[in-house]
Amino acid sequence: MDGQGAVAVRTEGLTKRYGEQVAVDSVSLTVRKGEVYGFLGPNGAGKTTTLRMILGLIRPSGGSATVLGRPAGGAGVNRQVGALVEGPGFYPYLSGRDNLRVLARYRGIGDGDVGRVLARVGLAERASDAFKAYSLGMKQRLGVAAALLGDPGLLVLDEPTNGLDPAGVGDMRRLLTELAAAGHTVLLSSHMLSEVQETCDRVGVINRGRLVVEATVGELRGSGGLRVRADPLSTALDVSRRLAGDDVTVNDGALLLRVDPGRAAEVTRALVAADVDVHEMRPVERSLEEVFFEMTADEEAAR
Ligand SMILES: Nc1ncnc2c1ncn2[C@@H]1O[C@H](COP(=O)(O)OP(=O)(O)OP(=O)(O)O)[C@@H](O)[C@H]1O
Repeated sequence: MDGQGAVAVRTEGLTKRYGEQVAVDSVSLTVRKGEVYGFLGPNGAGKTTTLRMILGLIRPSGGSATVLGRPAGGAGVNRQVGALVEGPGFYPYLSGRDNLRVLARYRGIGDGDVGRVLARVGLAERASDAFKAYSLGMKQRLGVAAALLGDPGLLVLDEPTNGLDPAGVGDMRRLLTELAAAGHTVLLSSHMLSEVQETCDRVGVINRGRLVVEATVGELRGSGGLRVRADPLSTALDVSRRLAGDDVTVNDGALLLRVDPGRAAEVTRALVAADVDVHEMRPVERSLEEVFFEMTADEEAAR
């Protein structure tokens, strides 16, 4: 699975410094062929800078990026990569179709692909309308269509849902799901975790330039834990710590034990044996949001 053939993007120690500031700090990530990879992080975390290095738009200060087996940015590899980074420049008075025709010619791709990509992003019916008449969501989808021209082996989309209303977000999410089903490899960035958890196979979380974790959405959420309301809380906390070590937190008067929810009976028995009244014992799954904030908070604390 991790063999060279299955890898679409690999960065090793990828670093970008702007003067004293380290915008991207030794990021090593792997995007596998055929997967949708979510690159997540708060604003200013270094997502765009990383994607621009992967696209060869800016030079790394250190480390390396390999795309489809070749060094990032080379002419041969750029033809294999479709990108939507920082709002595509479309002509407002040209139709969606004509905008794509211009781009296709510029890139030396036949016009024949224009109809295909318009249909793929659901804009075939509105292809004759002027770009300026499009909604923001349609504009973004036209950007994805532009990235799809020439059927590249890798799509890189920087915040494709940024600024969209809920309907636009829904459309983009469906489009991404369709692209994934059609076997495209997609690397997309987002700061909206709720969006990617349905769309992405794996995610990399970046904070302050550093890759905090790379995992599947399921792995990130972990197997969840147990939420316990019990009295007296202090005794319950002692018992829980004995069972789950440091993986116990108190939140809003309840205990959260980061243990396999299958241990509910064992935890209940231990609490009862210590004369604790158990009012509630239920399995919880952490949302990706919670995991994300925990991780980025840990990073802050470590500084
Ligand atoms: N050309 C530049 N010169 C100086 N600093 C820069 C430059 N480009 C980016 N930075 C800084 O590098 C850091 C990372 O920026 P980057 O745009 O990669 O973050 P991001 O995760 O994409 O955030 P956003 O979602 O806001 O675009 C930021 O602190 C930014 O101010």
